[in-house]
Amino acid sequence: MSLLATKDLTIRFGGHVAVNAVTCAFEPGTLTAIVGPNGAGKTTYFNLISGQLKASAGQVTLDGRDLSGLSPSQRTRAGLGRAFQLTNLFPRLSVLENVRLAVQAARDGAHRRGLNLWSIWSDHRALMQRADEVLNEVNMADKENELVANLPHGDQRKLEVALLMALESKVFMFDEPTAGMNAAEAPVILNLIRKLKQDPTKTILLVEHKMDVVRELADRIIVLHNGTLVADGDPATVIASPIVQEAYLGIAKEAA
Ligand SMILES: Nc1ncnc2c1ncn2[C@@H]1O[C@H](COP(=O)(O)OP(=O)(O)OP(=O)(O)O)[C@@H](O)[C@H]1O
Repeated sequence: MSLLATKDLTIRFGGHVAVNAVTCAFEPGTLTAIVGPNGAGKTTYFNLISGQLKASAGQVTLDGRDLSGLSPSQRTRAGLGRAFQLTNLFPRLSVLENVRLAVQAARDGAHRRGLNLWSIWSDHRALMQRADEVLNEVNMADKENELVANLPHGDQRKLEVALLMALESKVFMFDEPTAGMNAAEAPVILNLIRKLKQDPTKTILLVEHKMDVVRELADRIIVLHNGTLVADGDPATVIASPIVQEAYLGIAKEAA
């Protein structure tokens, strides 16, 4: 079971402390929503976890392993999957080829067993089988031969999640997953997150402003304010807590 944790995670930009000694652990089988007003540090916290930003102090660990010195791609390989970075897709390859490459990356070790033709053939079959499985899971099997560059925006985002699944990510991070999506695309991504949530081995983090989405999906909410963790608990309790009601009038109004 993989446990993602941050310990005293901090980043300063000049004199401004954007994330301030955040200590928190995220359990598999749990979707945690991270909420807070604009500028609270939510995206910066994500960037520190995924490695896009280097912490001024503190640690990020996965299963006890300190990831702090690793680059974003090394963290991806360690199991941290951040969706919608737009860097994961190969636009000139087909949907199936993209997924197959991700499955292959996840199973790298198995492909280095030497020049045994049978093992190469059976590995190839297993790869293709797993790629088909992933495409079925995200309902994209009918698009497997399409060039990624030609896919509509919503499908490209869906494919990014498929790649994280193919990479066997342990942690899925979504930063406002439906932002910029049209009315038809948003439910498709939310359905995918609902589906991921059913897997008890996956840890899901969601930064989301839309409180209806948070209320429906979150098992737990943490609240950041000025970079500090100010509330943490089950959604009903956190939404009703005085700190959220008082400090986040916008949230409190919507939640009412
Ligand atoms: N690279 C940077 N350099 C300087 N300041 C930064 C940088 N990145 C973020 N900040 C500052 O850190 C603070 C937190 O920003 P962040 O984007 O993490 O907030 P947020 O909670 O995600 O906000 P929003 O809900 O508006 O997306 C803000 O004051 C922001 O201006």
